[in-house]
Amino acid sequence: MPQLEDDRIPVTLVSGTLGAGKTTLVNNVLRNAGEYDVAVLVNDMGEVNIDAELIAGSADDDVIDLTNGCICCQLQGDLVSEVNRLARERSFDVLLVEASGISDPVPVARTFLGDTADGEDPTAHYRLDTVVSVVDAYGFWKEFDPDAERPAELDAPGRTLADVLVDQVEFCDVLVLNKCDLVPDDELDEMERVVRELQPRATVYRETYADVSPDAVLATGLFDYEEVSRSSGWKRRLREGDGDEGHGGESHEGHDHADHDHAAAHGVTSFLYESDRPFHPGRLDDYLTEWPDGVVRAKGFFRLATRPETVMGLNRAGPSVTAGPIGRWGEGDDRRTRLVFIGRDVPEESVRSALDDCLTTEAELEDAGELSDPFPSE
Ligand SMILES: Nc1nc2c(ncn2[C@@H]2O[C@H](COP(=O)(O)OP(=O)(O)OP(=O)(O)O)[C@@H](O)[C@H]2O)c(=O)[nH]1
Repeated sequence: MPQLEDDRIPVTLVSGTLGAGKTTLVNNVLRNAGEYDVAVLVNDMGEVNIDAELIAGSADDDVIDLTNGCICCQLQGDLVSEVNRLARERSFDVLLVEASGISDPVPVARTFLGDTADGEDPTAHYRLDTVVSVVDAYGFWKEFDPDAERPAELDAPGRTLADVLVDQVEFCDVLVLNKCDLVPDDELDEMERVVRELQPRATVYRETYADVSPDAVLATGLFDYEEVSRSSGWKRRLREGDGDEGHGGESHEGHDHADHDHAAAHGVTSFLYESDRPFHPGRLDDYLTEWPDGVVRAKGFFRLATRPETVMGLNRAGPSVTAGPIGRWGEGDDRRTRLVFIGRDVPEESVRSALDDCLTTEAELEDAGELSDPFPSE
């Protein structure tokens, strides 16, 4: 194990949608752990922790299971008390946490950074080291296809699988594109470009049966909260604008201007729509129900003619769309609409012209108070 100055226990958080291959990955890591003494915490939404039972060595006290809730919300307190208890009771090198399939990794990460609701702080014993997302390559496009049938019970409360999947891809250091045996290489190439566009900073491994080496996911030192939060594709695109000039300025490992061009040449789209003119609420609302094929992600801020002081937010992950007020414009804010689109073969020109058609005309703007506004109120 690399010697780090910080002698707290490194934590690897493994997330991924239902059936993506998290348990398979955890078992592989345990099997090949070699010199690492690994403790495991497994979270399952059901009453019985099936995953914990499937993990090698689960009969002994190296595997803790937390059931009947999710560690990103209901079981956050249990997560903290269990990991603290474990650290007090025995010594080990690494903690591997397998989140439930609907977990949002951000609140779990924040818990390990000491942002806990109930007193106990895990940062005395632990430091979050690596966030791993396991992505099911076979099911990937289906989550973003508005016409695909998917069982609603797989969705998280208030969030669809597409939302969960996007959160997991955007917030990770290591991305395991799993089940590659079930997907042709050219599809995998395209998928890899899209996930790299969503989170350019992640190290991507293509795997079958999540066969990663322990060194790829344990004690890597890769996690950096500030960095992962600011480096998601849509935030980068907002910062850098839509032209070429911004991309070379900030060079992240493995992703620069040339990568953008390369991705664009292979059908991966990422563009920024900007406008000074506010949207007509009715026309925009209608357009938001028409999901252009291929959009994996759309996110940003917009202006609405009926609410000049309100920042409106748009958040789309595949077919799931939310749009509503997220705050008030401040003094000196750049009050333009700025929306980022990421996907494969998104018809950029038609999206741009459809959005242009949703902008208010001069005459409509004069009587903006008369327009009906279907968006949620503040
Ligand atoms: N064909 C194929 N099957 C895989 C691969 N990886 C995992 N599986 C299978 O997919 C199923 C789900 O794998 P798990 O590791 O249990 O997935 P999980 O993410 O832990 O699932 P949940 O805990 O239910 O969310 C199992 O039957 C695995 O054997 C792979 O690369 N290819």
